Amino acid sequence: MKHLEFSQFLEFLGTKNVEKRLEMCEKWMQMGSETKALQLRLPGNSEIPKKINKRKIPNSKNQVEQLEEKLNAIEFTDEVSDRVFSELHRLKNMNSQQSEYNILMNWLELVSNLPWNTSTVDDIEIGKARKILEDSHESMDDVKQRVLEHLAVCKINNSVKGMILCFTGPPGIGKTSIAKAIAESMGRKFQRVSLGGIRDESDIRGHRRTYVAAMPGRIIEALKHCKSNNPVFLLDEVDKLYVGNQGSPSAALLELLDPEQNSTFHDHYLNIPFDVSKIMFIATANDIERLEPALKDRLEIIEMSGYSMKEKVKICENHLVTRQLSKHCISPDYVNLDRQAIMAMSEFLQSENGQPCRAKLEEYTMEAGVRQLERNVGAVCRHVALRLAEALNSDPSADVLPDMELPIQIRESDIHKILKAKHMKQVKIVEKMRPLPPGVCFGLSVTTNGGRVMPIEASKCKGTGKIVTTGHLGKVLEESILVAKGWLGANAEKLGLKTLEENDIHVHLPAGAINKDGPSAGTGLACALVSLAMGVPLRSDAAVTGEISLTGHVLPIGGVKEKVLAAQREGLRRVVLPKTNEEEYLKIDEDIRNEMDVVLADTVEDVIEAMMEKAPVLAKL
Ligand SMILES: Nc1ncnc2c1ncn2[C@@H]1O[C@H](COP(=O)(O)OP(=O)(O)OP(=O)(O)O)[C@@H](O)[C@H]1O
Repeated sequence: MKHLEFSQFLEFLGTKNVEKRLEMCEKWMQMGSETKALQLRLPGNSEIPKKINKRKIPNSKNQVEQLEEKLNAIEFTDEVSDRVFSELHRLKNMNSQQSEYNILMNWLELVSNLPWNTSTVDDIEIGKARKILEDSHESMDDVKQRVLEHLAVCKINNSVKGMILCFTGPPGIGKTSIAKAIAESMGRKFQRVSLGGIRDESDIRGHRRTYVAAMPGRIIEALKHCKSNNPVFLLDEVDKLYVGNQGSPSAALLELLDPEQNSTFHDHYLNIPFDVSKIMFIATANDIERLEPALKDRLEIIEMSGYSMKEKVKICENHLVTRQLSKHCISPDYVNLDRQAIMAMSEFLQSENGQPCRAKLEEYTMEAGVRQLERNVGAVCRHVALRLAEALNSDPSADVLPDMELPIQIRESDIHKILKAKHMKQVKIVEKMRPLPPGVCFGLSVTTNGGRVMPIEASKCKGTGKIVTTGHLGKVLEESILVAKGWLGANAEKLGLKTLEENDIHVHLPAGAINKDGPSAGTGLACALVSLAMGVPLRSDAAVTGEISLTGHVLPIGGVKEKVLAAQREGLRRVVLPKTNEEEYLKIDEDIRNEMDVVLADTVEDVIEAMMEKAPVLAKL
């Protein structure tokens, strides 16, 4: 008790009540142990601990008082209020040395920091919303129209209950940024929660307080930061939720998104209901097929597709350049990027550490969105900044730029020089494969990165009709090869074609490190085998997609727009699609439809006629 003052001893002796004496002792012992701990940390300075000690005790008292004040100011429901104030009472009667003290304190602090009654006032004005969407986003007219309809319903209804939009499409096409624009046009706060890679239910709902280092889930944590109980809440990458051995995060999301249940959302850590029904939820996903069916059922899916080169140039000129220039503090009067330069920029992608990286899917396909393009614009801005700074350095006293031709013109050749150091040019697979030998065909596929042109190669050698396949093919694709060969065998005589029965066939789909599957390569495989059997090459400016049946019917496929856009980006002119996909094809922008020569085919014979260099080739035609 060395740290006690003489007056404190006198106070102790003057207290007759034994309980009070014990309380005093307990308090002094606590002070003693804290001082000791500090002295150990600060050897040779006995003054400092005393000062810190003196300050610390009133502070910890204040903390509880402040907490109580904060909690009193919140309007809880009766049920919640009972729980919160009984816990507060428990805290007040607890010794601060008890391990539960801090746990309870943290819990009450979280409760006091949540926006129980704080919300923003909706200000939905359709004209203003349209302007915000138009100003911030180029193209995507159907998406903007759908968003405006959604806002109109919210305005009339005065509620957002049960309406959950889900934007799906390849990366970098503006899913997140359109959600931000929705928040702006509603006058609500915007909060994003990334769900990519979550495999534990507690990431959404939190851990029970009994666990060591328990924490609230991401939803409650985000609401604490947002400080409003009705934000626009972006659930990013809902297709990347996995089921781990700690429960299913998708199931937890279901409760969050269910309008019947979400007025009493239960976080395990919070353990008292929180009303999330005023929140406007928006989800994003790259691949809608990976969503759990129950979750998918709850969402209103809005498909967004990639951009054509023309759209990319427009987005770049009107948005990306301005944004990147202001980010790098460069006046727009100092730089001039021409159209050819922008087109050249969209062909570069960043390599790891400036070194050519291992073959990745993106290297074989131009990006569907504009994220890489924006990065490239950023790289050009940094180059311009360097040139401006160098010019200024040469004359430090100058407050205007010394003799320098402004604006700095950036042309296509400059882009190659600027981006060459850290970027690599994308491999245009179409250019690399030309001229096409017999047995090679351009197919089309869709990945989470958008559509891409997928070459199909077939070669033969003398043998007994064996088929070898390579290129990481899935079971469905392997079966499509058998169907195509079966159709060829059955129809060869009728169509005046040679069969491949006396040959072994090798079918390969390049980019061998990438898994490929699906039935839509059926028509492409049939074309490759016919071309191989006849020794006649297929058109090198055409690509084909469509499933085939053994009897030669062309069946519908998915991702029509993405596939047509991929063919257009790669510089192909003709695309052969199943006739049954006509409706989807007609939804593609007129600009693109006019630019492309699209053939709608009903049978395999139609497909071959459209894909062959020299028509007619089949006896029947
Ligand atoms: N149509 C457009 N007009 C203007 N800018 C656009 C457009 N589309 C995309 N962008 C810009 O491209 C960038 C990337 O967009 P965003 O982050 O919204 O992509 P995303 O679709 O959410 O991608 P991810 O799936 O990877 O999350 C943003 O800076 C965005 O503003």
